[in-house]
Amino acid sequence: MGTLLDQCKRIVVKVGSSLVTNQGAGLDLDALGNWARQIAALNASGHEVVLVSSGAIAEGMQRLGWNTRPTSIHELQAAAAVGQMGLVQAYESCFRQHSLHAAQVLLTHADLANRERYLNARSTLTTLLSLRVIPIINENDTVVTDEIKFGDNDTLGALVTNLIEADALVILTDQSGLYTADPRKDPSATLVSQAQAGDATLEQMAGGAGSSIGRGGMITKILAAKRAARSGAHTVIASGHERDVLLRLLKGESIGTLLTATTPTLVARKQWLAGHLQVAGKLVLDAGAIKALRSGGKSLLPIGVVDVFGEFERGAVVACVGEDGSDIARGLTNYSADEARRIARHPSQEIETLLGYGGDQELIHRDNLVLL
Ligand SMILES: Nc1ncnc2c1ncn2[C@@H]1O[C@H](COP(=O)(O)OP(=O)(O)O)[C@@H](O)[C@H]1O
Ligand SMILES: N[C@@H](CCC(=O)OP(=O)(O)O)C(=O)O
Repeated sequence: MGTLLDQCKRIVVKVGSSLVTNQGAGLDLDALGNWARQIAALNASGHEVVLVSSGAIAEGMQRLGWNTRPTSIHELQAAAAVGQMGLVQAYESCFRQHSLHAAQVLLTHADLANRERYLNARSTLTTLLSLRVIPIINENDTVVTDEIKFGDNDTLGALVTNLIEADALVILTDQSGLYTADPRKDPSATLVSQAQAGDATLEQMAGGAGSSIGRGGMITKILAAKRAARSGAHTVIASGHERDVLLRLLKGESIGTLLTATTPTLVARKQWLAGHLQVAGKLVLDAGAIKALRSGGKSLLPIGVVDVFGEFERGAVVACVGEDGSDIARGLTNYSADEARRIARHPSQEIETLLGYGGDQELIHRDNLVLL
């Protein structure tokens, strides 16, 4: 039996900093060449592959002669800008050997959080794929600060998986997969070969980054698998040094850790809503509204909203929470924060009188709402 990956056509491959830069010693051109060869072969057999590559900061530090990772955000951004040059030059020449074009795509959190930019990023990537070009994605480190960062490329890889509705996310790292504990610290740890994405026990096994080169460690990979599963994608965590790892995985061989998605695929807009890291505001729902959303598949009406937090405009993504603060849903609001405050707790028939103009009956329509 295959591992489910033999059914996958569109995949996102994420490679970590320590792999790309030989544990920080400089770009590992052999490794890059190996992945490019495999991706080219997959491309030739009709697969669509997007590469999310880390390594800009590690490579930039190496080029600038810095032995220790700077703590200042501006120095990190400077290192990323220097290192990104090296990364894309290397990928460009590796893919050219297989007569393929590569494209650099730098994304920020804001690009995926804004509905219009999200749709633009999505169409650019799908257009590149239809042209058989290999998109190489990294976070746009130059323009991001801590509050608006993805922070790690595992998360970025998962969001890109949701964005383009990929069938699988393959995270290549410096370990053979997820172990029952960090193998750098616990030599008795054993490899987990398969589990369900989102299984909470996995989060206890996963630790932070094992070296000073990588950022997220295993925990961000486990959370990335959970996020990727929301759009129905399976995740594999495997070693980037394993011979022909991508080719073998897509033939159905079991390598590393397979984290399977069980949730049915959500429609694209709903994925976008669920994948939002930052929301523009918050609506507090009463118990009746929560029940209507959860068991009735209903829209959110103003009568069920008891409180409104934040400042937002019509069309913004807002969080819907219970009175105890629990996450219920996310959705695109039909009313601004000011309007929502005025119509909250009121029946929809009163909207026109309260606002002086008529509008949608629902505060959030069920088509624009995703339960968490
Ligand atoms: N349960 C675990 N299984 C495997 N690796 C783990 C685990 N917990 C923590 N780690 C650490 O996570 C590291 C990989 O994460 P990271 O350094 O961020 O890599 P990358 O640059 O590939 O994203 C491993 O080298 C390992 O030390
Ligand atoms: N944008 C950063 C990404 C850092 C990062 O997430 O690293 P990793 O944990 O190795 O995937 C860079 O290219 O250095």
